[in-house]
Amino acid sequence: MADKPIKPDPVYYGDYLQLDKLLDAQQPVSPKYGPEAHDETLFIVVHQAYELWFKQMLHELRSVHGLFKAEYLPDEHLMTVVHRLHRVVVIQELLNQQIKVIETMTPQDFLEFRDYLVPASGFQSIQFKELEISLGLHRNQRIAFDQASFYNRIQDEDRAYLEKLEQEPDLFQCVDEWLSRMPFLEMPEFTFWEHYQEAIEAELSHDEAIVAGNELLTAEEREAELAAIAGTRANFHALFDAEAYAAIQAEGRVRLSQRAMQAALFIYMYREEPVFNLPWQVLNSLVDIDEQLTIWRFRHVMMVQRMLGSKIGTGGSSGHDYLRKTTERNRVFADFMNLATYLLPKRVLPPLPEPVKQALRRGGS
Ligand code: HEM
Ligand SMILES: N[C@@H](CC(=O)c1ccccc1NC=O)C(=O)O
Repeated sequence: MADKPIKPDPVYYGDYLQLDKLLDAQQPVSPKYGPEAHDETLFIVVHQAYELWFKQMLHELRSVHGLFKAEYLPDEHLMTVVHRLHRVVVIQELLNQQIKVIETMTPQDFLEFRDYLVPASGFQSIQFKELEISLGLHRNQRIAFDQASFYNRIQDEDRAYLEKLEQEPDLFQCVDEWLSRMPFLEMPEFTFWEHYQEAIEAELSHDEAIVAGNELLTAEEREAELAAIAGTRANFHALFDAEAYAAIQAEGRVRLSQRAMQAALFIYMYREEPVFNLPWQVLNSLVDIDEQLTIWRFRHVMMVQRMLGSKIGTGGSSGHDYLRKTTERNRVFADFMNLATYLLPKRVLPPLPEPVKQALRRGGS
């Protein structure tokens, strides 16, 4: 703090918020070609509101990246991470509700000005792509049309910016490394993993017996369900075998590293232990972010379908069909959701032995 008391300059509301610029930035294009389309203002305002919130989300995510980059993440920093990730989720909830506002525009009213927008499209929202990239969406994960859009549909400067960003560590990677560093995985005092493997094995066999004995299923249905359980069993065994794990990772069935996956599982299982509570909140927020983003994609595609039917998009994609695929494919933190497959009821979990608890406290996170 300065020694002398600061005497701040008086501030005027409109100057502080630069409303002259902000409120002068809604310029419909329809008057260039004929009468102004009434709903074009709504269209512009809604998009601008989105971009402002994207900006705030990126501000939060950049600060979270910064905290994760440190070698050691003390609890107070972890609190900040949780707090800011939670803020991102609350903003996403708001953005999901905003779809309703744009849906008050009818498809026919949109047609009053839609032709004037070609070839612009949400595709070219650099902040949206930046959000995807900084969360951890990989280019090779994108569907082919979107991979091409990186090269073809945005300006050189924007493309260079996003390509540089793709080289930097993303949130997924930061979290993977943070989980992999956790010190509790090989503690000799605790035979958790053996016990755990037996318990999961028993659950899977139980499920198999139910399927085998279910007379309502046709032979094909039974076979398919048994095959699905066999797949789960194979994925589960891979958690404890580096080679098998590398194989399911290569197939894209899981993205987290093996160590991170084990650490996450442990955190999920023992989240009520004070040392795991904050780490659990981090993981839970990431699941929330992934869920909210997927809900946004889904609501956007529903809105697009009612607005355009099966017309192609102004950005050149197939429109609603392309967007539906991104809803399924562009997931980042699905691994954490899939952990639920391997959870056990609390009553069958062995309590953490005292020396393990102490070691965890010393190790911190
Ligand atoms: C009338 C309302 C809207 C329609 C009909 C519409 C339609 C579309 C279509 C067809 C696409 C696919 C790209 C293309 O070929 O054009 C698209 C992409 C996109 N739109 Fe919209 N959109 C609308 C409103 C919005 C709003 C309010 C936002 C908020 C920012 C938005 C953000 C995006 C984004 C980020 C993409 C790229 C998604 C991706 O590539 O995964 N859209 N939109
Ligand atoms: N892609 C939309 C047009 C559209 O929604 C749009 C056009 C220009 C700027 C932003 C847009 N919003 C989201 O895609 C369409 O095909 O009708």
